[in-house]
Amino acid sequence: MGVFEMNHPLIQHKLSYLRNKDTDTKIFRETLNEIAGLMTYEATKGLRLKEVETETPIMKTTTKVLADPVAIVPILRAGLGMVEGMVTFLPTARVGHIGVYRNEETLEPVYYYCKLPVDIAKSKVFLVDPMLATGGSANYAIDYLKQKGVKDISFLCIIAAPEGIERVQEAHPDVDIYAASIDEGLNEKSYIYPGLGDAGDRIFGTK
Ligand SMILES: O=P(O)(O)OC[C@H]1O[C@H](OP(=O)(O)OP(=O)(O)O)[C@H](O)[C@@H]1O
Ligand SMILES: O=c1cc[nH]c(=O)[nH]1
Ligand SMILES: [Mg+2]
Repeated sequence: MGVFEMNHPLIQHKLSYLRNKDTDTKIFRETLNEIAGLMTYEATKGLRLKEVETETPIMKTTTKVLADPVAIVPILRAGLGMVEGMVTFLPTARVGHIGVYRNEETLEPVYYYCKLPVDIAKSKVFLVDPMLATGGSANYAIDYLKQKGVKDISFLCIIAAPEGIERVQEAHPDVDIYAASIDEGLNEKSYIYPGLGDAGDRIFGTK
């Protein structure tokens, strides 16, 4: 269990586009999904395999396939911006949704929606949200999933603040955290700096 900052040159190069305030919605969306895809490759290294019998055009043999069901669960809205990139590498993954937003005054997570795959408790779950700031939203979603019986959760984000990492690790030491960058901290409005601004607004063009 731990925290993994993904320093791969391709991820860092693409992250530079996300941070740039002049990057338009189209490029922002595309780049976010590309980074999510690259992160998926790395974050799935530990998935368990099982052997199955397969017949090639030449002979019978054994091959390896994923042993456990996999689910991707974006935290709405911004987490949606990572899903397409992830299913490119996990085409059989089911996708659940948890709707949680951060009250901008109290900074408390506000729950508004959830729909999860029926076999979620047996699944390896990749919980995804581009931003881990105070950690309130991530902790809420992890608590929620654990209440539904989920045992194996990894959290994937693009940018994490040290404060958020600490809070999630304290509450959920069993959850691995993967981030493209661990930034410097939170500003007076609890936005991550240098960060990339409000991820949801940048993905959906709402500001
Ligand atoms: O770690 P926290 O302090 O909880 O902040 C992070 C949360 O804030 C953002 O969502 P937001 O509330 O802006 O909702 P949105 O995705 O609908 O824009 C972000 O996408 C995270 O979910
Ligand atoms: O920097 C931040 C903090 C919370 N939510 C965002 O979208 N960005
Ligand atoms: Mg937002």
